[in-house]
This record gives sequence, C-alpha cells and structure tokens, in this order.
Amino acid sequence: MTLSQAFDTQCETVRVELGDRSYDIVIGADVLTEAGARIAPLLKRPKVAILTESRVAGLHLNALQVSLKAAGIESTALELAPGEATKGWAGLQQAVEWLLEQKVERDDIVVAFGGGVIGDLAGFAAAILRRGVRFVQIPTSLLAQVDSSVGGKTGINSPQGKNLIGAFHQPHLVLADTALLGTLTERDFLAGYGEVVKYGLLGDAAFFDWMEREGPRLAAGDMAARARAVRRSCEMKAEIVARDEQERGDRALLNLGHTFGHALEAATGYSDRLLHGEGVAVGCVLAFELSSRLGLCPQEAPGRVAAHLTMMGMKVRLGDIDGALPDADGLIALMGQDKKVQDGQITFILARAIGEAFVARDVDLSVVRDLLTEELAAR
Ligand SMILES: O=C(O)C(=O)C[C@@H](O)[C@H](O)[C@H](O)COP(=O)(O)O
Repeated sequence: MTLSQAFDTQCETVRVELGDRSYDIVIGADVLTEAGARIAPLLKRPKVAILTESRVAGLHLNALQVSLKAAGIESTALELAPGEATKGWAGLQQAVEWLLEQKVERDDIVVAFGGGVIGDLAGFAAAILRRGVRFVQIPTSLLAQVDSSVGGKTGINSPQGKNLIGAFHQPHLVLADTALLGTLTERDFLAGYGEVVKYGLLGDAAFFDWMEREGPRLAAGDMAARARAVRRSCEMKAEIVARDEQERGDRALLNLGHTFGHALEAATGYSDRLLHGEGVAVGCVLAFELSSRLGLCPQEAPGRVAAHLTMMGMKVRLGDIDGALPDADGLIALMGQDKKVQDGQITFILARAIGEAFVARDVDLSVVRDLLTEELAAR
C-alpha cells in the first residue's frame, strides 16, 4: 500500500499484482473529483462511455462528468434500472447495444459507475464488446468498494443461479470514493457490511475483533473507520486474487457465505426480499453453524458471528427473510448450480475458527439438510 502523492485528496492505494494486468485500487474521500485526471492517462482518445443506474446517476453522475470534463474527457452515460433484476440478459443486451450505438472502440474505456450490479454487468459487457474492451470501476456502494469491483469476476444472473454467465475480466483501475458511502440507505450499507464481515471471518480474526468494537461507529458514518474497512478488505482481496486469479484454489475462500447465500438469492428471485450482502451474512452464519455441527470449529464461533450481525441490525437467520422459501432439499438443489460444484459435489467454505476458513469438498449433505430443516422450522 502506498500513499498517493500526485493528487489533492488524501488517499491510499492498494495494488492488485497481476503482471502486465496489474492495477490500482485508489481509496479515499472525494476520489471522484479526481476521476478525470486519474482516467486520462489510460485513454487513447479523450472519450468514455459510462454505465450506471438511475439512483446513482441522480446523486453523483454530474460530479463524475464534471471531473471528466475538467480533464478534457467527453462522456456519455446510460442509466439502467437499479436493483439486482437488471443483472440479467435484458440488462446486458441494453448495455451492449448502447455501447455499440455509442461506437465504443476497442481501445476505449467503459466506466462502471455504481454498485455491484452495475460493476458486474458493465464489466461483462466490456469483456464481450468487440471481444474485449478495457474498463474502470468506480464503485459507489460499500459492497462494491470492498468486494465486487476488485478481482475481475464479471457476469449476470440466470434463473438457474447467481452469476452463472460471465467472464474473468480485470478492470484497469478502481476508484473507491468513501465519501459516496454517506448517500447509501442503511439497508444497502449493512448489506455491504456483510461482505466486510466475511473478510474477517475468512482470514483475519483481528479484523473481526476490530469490527466487533468499531462496527457501530462505522455504521454511524465514521469516515476513518469506513476507509479502514474498505482498505483492509481490498488488501485481503488483492492478495488472494494475485495468488489465484481464476479460482482454481484459494480464491474460493472469498466465497464464504455464498454457497448458501446464492441459493437464497435464487430462491427469493433476486428481489428486494434479500439483497446479495444480506444473503452472504446469513450464509456466513450457516457456514459457521455447519462447521460447528461437523465438529470442525468451536461451538461458540457461530454464536459470536450471529451476535455481531444481530448487534449491527442485520439479517442473521432464515427466519429474517420474508415470504416463502423452498424446503431444505429445494435449497440444496439450488446449491447444486454453484460454480464450485466438482464432480456433482457441492463445495462449501467452512471454518476451523473465526479467521480460519478453508475449502471443503466432501461435506455430508445429511448434516446440511438437518441444519436447513431446523432453521426453516424455526421461521
Ligand atoms: O471475488 C470472488 O472470488 C468472490 O467470490 C467474491 C464474492 O463476494 C462475489 O460475490 C463474487 O461475485 C461471487 O462469485 P461467484 O463465483 O460465486 O459468482
């Protein structure tokens, strides 16, 4: 990590080391005001196409376009509908056709300006447009700043499952303006916090201890705490991605909570009933509960995870999800579409303790079924 010197704002830079595809994640309050100056050196001609969504556009698009213009960069923007439902075939078609109408060329840059939905969709559109154009991520949600804008997983959902259509396509730059987090709703902020908790749980117990102490301050808007949470999450992600870009091994650790979470998102139709980060939070509790039932981690661990999420006012249990859910076998069937499935076997990310996750391939499904059945009965 280095302190950035050439620009006005106080920011920190985390580097994702991927050889000639390495890139910086620039983190700090008001980085958006420098977007034009930071993007300009990447451009072959002074022109970018921005993919965004209407809520973000209403709040911040003008600031981005002003910054681009100040650096002599012309921009056009497409405002998609907000929400996970946009991350499907129809949204992708709309985005790609618009980029073609804008005559985006192979050497141009597409800017993804929004949360995880926009970042994943725009990244995938960039990956397939003219067989691949470069893109820059400007994540505006906590979830996107700590997780989805980094690492190059791009894609869309299908009715069969989450992110099942996609490509690895790394951004050229990530600009995470922590001041933008102040405009998130409490629900969106806490959903992103689910991914922050995931990092502590998967590999940094001291970070989780810090969250237990500082979580409420972070949620209340403390800027230093927010910057620290974004930076530590990005450091951990950058390190794992550099080691295993295409999830052949360790990168699957970043999927802690997602095997359950993705099944729950599919079960709730990618709707407002369950945001992605909420599914991850509930999924982390289930993964720790499963680890404990399998005798892999101390019995206190799942209770500690659940207690922290409850204290933060987050969804913790299946009972916190409104409306009908499939039964245990229905949820297990949805997990069968997970990208980590190998030889037809579901892979889980389990834990030996808080901060010590590992990839498990031979989990006894009857224990999973019993756990889900009990959780569903408690609803
Ligand atoms: O970057 C990764 O690797 C992750 O698994 C991070 C996840 O938090 C993120 O939601 C990712 O998009 C999920 O990936 P998927 O391969 O399970 O679709």
